[in-house]
Amino acid sequence: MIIAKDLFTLGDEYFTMPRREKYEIAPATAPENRLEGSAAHLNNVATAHRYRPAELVFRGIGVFFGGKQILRDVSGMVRPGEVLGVMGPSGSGKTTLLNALSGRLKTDSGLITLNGETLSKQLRRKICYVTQQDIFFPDLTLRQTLTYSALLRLPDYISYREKMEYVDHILDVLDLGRCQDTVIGDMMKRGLSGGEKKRANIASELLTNPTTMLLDEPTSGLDSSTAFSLMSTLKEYAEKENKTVIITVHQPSSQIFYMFDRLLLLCSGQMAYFGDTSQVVDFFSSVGLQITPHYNPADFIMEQLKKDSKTQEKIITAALEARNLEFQQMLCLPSEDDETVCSHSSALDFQSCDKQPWEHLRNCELVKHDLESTEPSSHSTSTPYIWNIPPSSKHDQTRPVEVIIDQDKKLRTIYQKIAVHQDDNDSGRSSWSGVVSSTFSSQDDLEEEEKWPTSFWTQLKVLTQRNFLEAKSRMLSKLNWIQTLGLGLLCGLIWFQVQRTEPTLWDIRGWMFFSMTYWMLFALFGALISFPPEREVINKERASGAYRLSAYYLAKMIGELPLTLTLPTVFHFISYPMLGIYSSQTFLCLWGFLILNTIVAQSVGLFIGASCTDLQVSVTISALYSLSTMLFGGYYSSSIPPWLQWLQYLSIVHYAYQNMQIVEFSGGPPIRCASTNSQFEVCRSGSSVFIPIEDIINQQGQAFPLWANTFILVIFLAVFRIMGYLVLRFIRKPK
Ligand SMILES: Nc1ncnc2c1ncn2[C@@H]1O[C@H](COP(=O)(O)OP(=O)(O)OP(=O)(O)O)[C@@H](O)[C@H]1O
Repeated sequence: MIIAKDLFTLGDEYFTMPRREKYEIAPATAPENRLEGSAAHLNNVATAHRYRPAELVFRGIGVFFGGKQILRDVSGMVRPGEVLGVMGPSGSGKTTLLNALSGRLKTDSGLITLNGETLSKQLRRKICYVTQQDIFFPDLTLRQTLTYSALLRLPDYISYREKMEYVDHILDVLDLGRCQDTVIGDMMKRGLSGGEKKRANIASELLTNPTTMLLDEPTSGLDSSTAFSLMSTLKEYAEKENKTVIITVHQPSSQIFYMFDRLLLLCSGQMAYFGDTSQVVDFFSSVGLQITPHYNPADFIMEQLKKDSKTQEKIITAALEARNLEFQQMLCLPSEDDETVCSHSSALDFQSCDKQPWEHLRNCELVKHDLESTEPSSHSTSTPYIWNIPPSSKHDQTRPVEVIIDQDKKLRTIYQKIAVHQDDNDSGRSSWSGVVSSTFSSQDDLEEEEKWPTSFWTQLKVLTQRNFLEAKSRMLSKLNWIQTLGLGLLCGLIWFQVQRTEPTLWDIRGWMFFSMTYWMLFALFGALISFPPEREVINKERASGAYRLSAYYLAKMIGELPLTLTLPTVFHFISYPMLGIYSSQTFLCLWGFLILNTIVAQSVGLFIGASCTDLQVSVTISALYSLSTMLFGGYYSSSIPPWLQWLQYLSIVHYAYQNMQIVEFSGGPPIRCASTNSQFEVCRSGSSVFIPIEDIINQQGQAFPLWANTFILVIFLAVFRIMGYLVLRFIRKPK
C-alpha cells in the first residue's frame, strides 16, 4: 500500500501525469488495489528517475518601479537539492527578485527558466512561494487549514485517505504535530506561535509537492534556535527530496549561513556576489576586505554591503569582473566574443531549439561546442540514446560530458545525466566532480496537464465547507447572539401586542422599518469588514492556482447562506410574535422579505468590499449608500422633492419596506380609523371605519405591486453579486 511518504518522496511526476495514465496504472475497482498499483508504479517511476527536479536559472533580470531601477542585471541559478541563499541589506531587492522568480512580478528584462523552459503560467505552479506574511484564516486550526489545502490542491484521483496521510506527513516533516489542533490565531486571538506560523506557512505550500520553493525571510522574527531548526528542516528537505530552494535572509547565524550551497548577494539591486557560499570570504579578501578571525561571515558581508558607496561600488565591480567564463558557462551567458558556452547543462539550449531532443543536440547552441553526436539508429521510445560530448570549447578542455537521453513520447520527457570530469591542472590529477541528473519536459507536457488540480465540483464542495466553518465563528459569534437576542426582545417589548389602529400605524411601520434597516446594516457592514482579510487568503491561493474564482465565489454564497439567515430569523421569531401574529402566512412572508433584504445588503457589502482596498474608503461609501437608502426608503420622508425622487428607486429599503407593508396590512384584521383628525379621506368622510389597504400602502407614494418589488430586489441581488465577481476577476486579481 502506498503511504504518503512515498508520494512525497517520489516527486510530482505522479501528480502531473495525465489522468488517464494514472487510471491505467491503477485498477479502478478496489481503492486498496488502486493504491497498491499506484505505489508499484511510483516505485518504478522513482527507479527510472522519472521525476522532475527543477533547475531554476535566471539571467539578466531587470525590474523598474516608477522609473527607478530596483534590480539590474541579476543572474543566478540553483539546482535540485541545493539551497541558494539571497542576502543583502534592507531594500536591496531580495523580495523583488523572489516576486520576479515566482512569476508574480513582470520583469523588464532578463529570462527566467525552469528546466530550460521560459516561466509560463503553468510552470509557475511548480514553484511555491512562501511570502513573509503568514496569511491564513485565523479561526481555523492548523489541521483544518492543511486539510482544506490538501483537498483543494492535491488532485482528485488521490483518495481522501491518502490526502490525509499526506497532511500527516507534512505535519511530521515540519514538526507541527503538537500544535495541529491549535487555531492559527491573529492579533486579536491567541493561536500558533510565530515560529509555528512560519512552519505552517511552509507546510501549506509543501502540500502541493512543488519542485521549487521560494521563501522570503522565513526566519524573520524567530529566535536563533527556532530559526536554525527551521533552516535545518528546509535544508534536509531540499537534499532528501531533491527540491530546488531559494531563501532570502537578513542576518543569518554562521551555522545557517553555511547551510546555503550557493549565495547571491544583492546591493542596491545589483549583484555583489554569486557563487559557492564557501568562497564568498575569499572573494571579499580579493577585493581587499578581510574578515576578522572568528567573525560571523554573514555579519561581515552585511557590514561591507552597508558601507559607503565607494566600498559598495568596489564590491559590485569586483562581482562583475568575477562573472568570468565559468560563471558565463554556468548560466549560459554570452561571453565577450559573443559565443555562448554552456558547461553543465543544455537546459537553456533546449529551450531555444526544436522540440525533438536529438534535434536539439545536433542543432542547438550546444553544437557550437563541436558536439559529435552518435545519432541513434532507431527511435525506440524506451532505449536511451547516448551522446559522447567531447571537450566543448577551448576554455573547457577537460570536461567530457555524457548525456543519456530517453524519450518517452507520451510524456515527452527527456532525461539527462551529466557527469562532469574535471582535471586539476596544478596537481595533474583528475576527478569526477559530480553527476547531475535532470529531466526536461516540453511545454506540451504541461499543456496536457489539467488546468486545475481538482474539478469544479470538488472545489465547490471543499470551499463551501471551509467557508461555512470559517464564517461560522465570525458571523455567529457570542456577541452577535447576545445582540440579536437582546434586540429581538427589546423590539418585542416596545411594540408588544400593538393595536391595529390609525394612531398606531406608525408604530407597526416603525417595527418593520427598524428590523429591515438593522439587518441591512448588519449584513452590509459584516460583509464589508470581513472581506479584506479573506481577500488576502483568496489572493494567495488564487496566485498559486489552487482553484477557480467562480468555485470560490459560489461556495462563499452557499456556505454563508445558512449563517446569514440564522440571526435575522431568530430576531424575527422573537420580536414578531410579541407584536402579535395574525396569520402564519403573513409571519412567514415578512420573514422571507427580511431575509431577502438582508442577502441583498450583504451583496452590496461584498461588492464594495471587493472593489475598495482601503477599508476607510469602503466604510465611507457603505455608510453613504446605506444611510441614503434609509432616507429614501419611504419611512422618514413621504414628500421628497420631485427632482430627487428618482433616488428612491436605487434604495433597496424602499422596495423591501413596501413589500412588508403590503404583506402586513393585506392580511390580518383591518386598521381602524382614528376617531378624530384622521389623515385618511375615507375616515374623515365617515364612509368607512377601517382604512382601505391601498390607502395605507400608497400613503407614502405610489407603491409597486408585490411581485415587482420582489423582482427588483432579486435583480439588485444578482447585479451586485455579478459585479462583485467581475471586480475580483478582472480588477482585483492577484498579482
Ligand atoms: N511597488 C513599488 N514601487 C516603488 N518602489 C518599490 C515598490 N516595491 C518595492 N520598491 C522598492 O524596491 C526596493 C527593493 O524592495 P524589496 O522589498 O525587494 O527589498 P528587500 O531587499 O526585500 O527589503 P527587506 O529586506 O527590507 O524586505 C526598495 O527600495 C523598495 O522601496
